[in-house]
Amino acid sequence: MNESATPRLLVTLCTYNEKENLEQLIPEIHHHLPYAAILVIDDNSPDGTGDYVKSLKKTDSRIHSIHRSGKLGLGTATIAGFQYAIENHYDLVLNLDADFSHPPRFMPDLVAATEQADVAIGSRYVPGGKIEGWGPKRYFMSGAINWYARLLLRLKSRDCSGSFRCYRVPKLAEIDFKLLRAKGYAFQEEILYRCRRVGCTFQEVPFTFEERRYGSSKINMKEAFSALWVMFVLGIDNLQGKRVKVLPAESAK
Ligand SMILES: Nc1nc2c(ncn2[C@@H]2O[C@H](COP(=O)(O)OP(=O)(O)O[C@H]3O[C@H](CO)[C@@H](O)[C@H](O)[C@@H]3O)[C@@H](O)[C@H]2O)c(=O)[nH]1
Repeated sequence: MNESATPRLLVTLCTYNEKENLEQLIPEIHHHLPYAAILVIDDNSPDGTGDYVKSLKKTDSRIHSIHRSGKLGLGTATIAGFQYAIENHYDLVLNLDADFSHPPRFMPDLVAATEQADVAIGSRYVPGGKIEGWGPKRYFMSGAINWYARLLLRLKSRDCSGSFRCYRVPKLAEIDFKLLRAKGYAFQEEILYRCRRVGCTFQEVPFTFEERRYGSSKINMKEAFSALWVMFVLGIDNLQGKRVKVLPAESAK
């Protein structure tokens, strides 16, 4: 990345039924990062999110979109965004949920952190980070998933399961995406694991996670169990030291 110039930044939003959120979210992203391009990866949302984005593109040259045929999973949608960033030579790609759980006001902090590290992780679990609007069950589930991911994949980050992150694109380009096993929600943990394997450095940046404004979460029991299984298989891979030698750099804190 050219350190002195403004980086070429792509903000990615994976969407499935997020039209109501996008109507407010896109102007907020423009407000906080006016120089960033925005890529929406929509999976033929029944609520018309895809058509809404197509209409925005007619008058806003900063907006781009990928329209897939049906709900193909959060992991593969995020990879489609990464591939777009690589093919179009962006310096940074910043992903956030399209429902305001990752408030756009924290995006500049993530971008700034990539001056010190290859991956800036929006974190609910470092000092200064917090969660608003969760009951005890969701706290427990998130804590358990993070404990499980850290144990099996030997990840050092406190927050391994959120998708609010900014990556240096040239480092992402070193990852062989064909190796990825997670199609859905375990993607967040697996991509950290793959980043570590190509020698990425990491920095956690505190933010306040807020409950989504409109609509509902798309996770279900099948997706949750599939995520646990994928991490278990990756943990076995890790133990066996398969595929690529693990490089030592884990944290640039
Ligand atoms: N294109 C596409 N987008 C999807 C899909 N599934 C979910 N999304 C989008 O991905 C974002 C997150 O999905 P949610 O369903 O709202 O996630 P959540 O349950 O609130 O999960 C949160 O925690 C997870 C684990 O901690 C995180 O992985 C996730 O990013 C989010 O922070 C939303 O913008 C949603 O529209 C899909 O199959 N395809």
